[in-house]
Amino acid sequence: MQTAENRILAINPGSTSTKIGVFDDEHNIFERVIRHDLEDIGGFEKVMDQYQFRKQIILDALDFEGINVSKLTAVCARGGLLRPLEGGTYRVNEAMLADLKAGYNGEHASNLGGLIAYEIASSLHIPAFITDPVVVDELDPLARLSGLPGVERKSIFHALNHKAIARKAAAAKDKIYEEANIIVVHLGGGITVGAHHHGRVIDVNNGLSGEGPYTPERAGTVPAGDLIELALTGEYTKNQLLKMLTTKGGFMGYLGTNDGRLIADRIKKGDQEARVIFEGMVYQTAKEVGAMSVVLSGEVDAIAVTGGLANDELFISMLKDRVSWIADVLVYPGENELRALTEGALRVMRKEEAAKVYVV
Ligand SMILES: Nc1ncnc2c1ncn2[C@@H]1O[C@H](COP(=O)(O)OP(=O)(O)O)[C@@H](O)[C@H]1O
Ligand SMILES: CCCC(=O)OP(=O)(O)O
Repeated sequence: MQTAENRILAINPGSTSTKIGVFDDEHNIFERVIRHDLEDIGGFEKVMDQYQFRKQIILDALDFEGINVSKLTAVCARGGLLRPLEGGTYRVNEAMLADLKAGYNGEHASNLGGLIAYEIASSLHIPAFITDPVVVDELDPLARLSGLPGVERKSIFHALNHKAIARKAAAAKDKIYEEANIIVVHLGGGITVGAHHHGRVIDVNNGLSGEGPYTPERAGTVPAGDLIELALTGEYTKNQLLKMLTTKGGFMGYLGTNDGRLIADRIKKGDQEARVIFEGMVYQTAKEVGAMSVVLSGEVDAIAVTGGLANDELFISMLKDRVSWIADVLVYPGENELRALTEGALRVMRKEEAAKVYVV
């Protein structure tokens, strides 16, 4: 058997999970999804406080599987809330580490990706990369306007998986990505709905704090005036308010769990409250799809639905009922992020492209 030139460790810290994979070149030799419930991570005040916990579960999983980390040639992670940048693979550098630690654009588990990748890679004297981080920014100028001078809309979304899935959906419609119009719906811990126009994500809801549908743990768009009233009661710190929007909204806020599988079980057992909240999430997601169809002037080749909740048949059938008049709905459950990360690292390791440099 031919030996691999590269062994890549791919790390994807999500809000409700940590996913890791090891690839010998393109061949996946190990993959694990570690799901986090409230007991695991609810006690951490800040996302950055989860650093040791998340790093250790990765190292333990590799150890348990008997993966020889000394054979790794690079580590690649889903990167975090950096400054807005163009897509591609970036080598983790000092400037990036500083912005990830500070949470330059906010707090999210993906901030841990570059940091953990860097620590593991440095101990092995190999490079650490991030690919297509959540701040890839291709917004059209019109999409940046919020309506309030001084407040600009931001591009914060599941860029890595959006791009991979949009390419697949375009191919399924016999088009190349750069010539297709695709609406991608990523149903993760956050939900992002993006308008992909000829290879660029020209509009997308900010998936972190305050735009779009509510999600397994995020509030999505909240009436602004009421939010100001709440913030000014003096009952909450800034950090508590941000946590409310990012981890205590949606399923978590209404039903006490961010686990879509538990809610699906409750619905099957006849829990009416769970059904209404679930349907509300579908309703808001469908509204966002409608908005993006207008962004694309109604010329939509396909609606591609992906992420963990895309495994849920009820969610998909309710969503199809509301949006399939716009375009065909193609479903890609889960996500392809570990492979996409690996491919990003391989392109650089093989010198097919140069690693981009993060500058501030
Ligand atoms: N098979 C499934 N059926 C229903 N819900 C699921 C399934 N798998 C994952 N989910 C739910 O989908 C949501 C997002 O999961 P995932 O995409 O893995 O999130 P993240 O990567 O953001 O941590 C979670 O609420 C999770 O419980
Ligand atoms: C911050 C945007 C990406 C996102 O929401 O990721 P998760 O679904 O993993 O939280």
